[in-house]
Amino acid sequence: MTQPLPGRRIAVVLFNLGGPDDQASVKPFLFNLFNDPAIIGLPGIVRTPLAKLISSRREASAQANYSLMGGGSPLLPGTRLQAEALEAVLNARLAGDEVRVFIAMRYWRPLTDQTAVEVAAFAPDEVVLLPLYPQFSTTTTQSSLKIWNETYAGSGVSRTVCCYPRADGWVEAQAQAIASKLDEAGDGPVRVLFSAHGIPEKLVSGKGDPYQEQVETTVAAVVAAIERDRGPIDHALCYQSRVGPMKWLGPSTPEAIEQAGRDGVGVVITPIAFVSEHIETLVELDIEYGELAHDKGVSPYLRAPAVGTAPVFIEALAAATIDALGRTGVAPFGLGCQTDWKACPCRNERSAA
Ligand SMILES: C=CC1=C(C)c2cc3[nH]c(cc4nc(cc5[nH]c(cc1n2)c(C)c5CCC(=O)O)C(CCC(=O)O)=C4C)c(C)c3C=C
Ligand SMILES: [Fe+2]
Ligand SMILES: [Fe+2]
Repeated sequence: MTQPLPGRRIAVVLFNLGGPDDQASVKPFLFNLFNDPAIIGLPGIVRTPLAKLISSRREASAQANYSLMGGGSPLLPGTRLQAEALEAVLNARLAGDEVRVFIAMRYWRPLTDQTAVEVAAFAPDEVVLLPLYPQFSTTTTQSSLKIWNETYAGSGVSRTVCCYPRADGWVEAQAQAIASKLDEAGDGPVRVLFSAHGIPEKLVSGKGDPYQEQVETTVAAVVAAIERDRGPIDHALCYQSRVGPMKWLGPSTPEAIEQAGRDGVGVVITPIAFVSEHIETLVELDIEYGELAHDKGVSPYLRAPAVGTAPVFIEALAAATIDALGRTGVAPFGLGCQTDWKACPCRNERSAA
């Protein structure tokens, strides 16, 4: 009689930025962020003192913003809910295997090196690296994967999901969230503003960072999904959260809100590069830009929620994981993104369509 094959031990590692859990951790979190060469591309001898200076200078204003959300960032609790939902779906789909979903944050706890030790202790046969950034950027996905590769010393064949700018469930979750806000907005003229976290323009023009291109891919796919059901919509892409003196991608979200005021249209704004709620949605989009919209006479001003644990989005993450597990040998998809992401299939997806 043949024995049943023992199930695989599969570790899925979710990557995100991390956020301070209380007021005391705001400054060290900011220091970690500005000390990342992917964020400030200067040699350590200059970058580290600069990171100390910037984190000291930003501490009080950042603490005030985090105190509007109860003192710390809701990013980790939100990510835990996503991890639990994904683990349940994957264990149901991959019956016989044991799937554990871990969280690795880049700038605050649970930090990536700590998670790497926990994943190693799980002794996986397979490891799937799954960034919670739908669009690849050197500042986010590449930075997280670099630390992971430097610190993970455990078992298992590793595969990477580099990005999923137009994955079905991700696009569908966005389209559903926006459509329900458009219903709430009523019959007056309304513009959908897709607001993505900005990055310095130089990263795109100089380093060829694919983030802007992938954000545009997401926007085009979400617009197509909404228009399929409702007909043409007025929409624009803009970039929020500018930091520092450099030129960032534009137009900025405040500029786009002011333009909506001049054009006499209401706004449904949606975070198009975030998958969960945190300071950039709850404070920047809701409070700061909400006040700006009010001042500029933009009414209504409605914000679509981040996709969070929307079942279609969790399905998209599960599908990406299962797809990655099905790749054999050295997966060109993931490895391409870690070493030469310009050659990655995700970049060719759009031109192939
Ligand atoms: C798509 C995701 C993100 C990109 C791209 C990104 C680039 C980027 N960010 C900064 C500086 C800051 N980001 C901050 C918070 C923050 N950023 C992201 C995501 C992306 N960042 C998230 C999810 C968060 C929220 C974390 C949380 O607290 O929950 C902050 C801290 C807040 C503040 O002081 O404004 C800074 C600073 C740069 C410089 C950059 C690209 C170069
Ligand atoms: Fe950021
Ligand atoms: Fe890729």
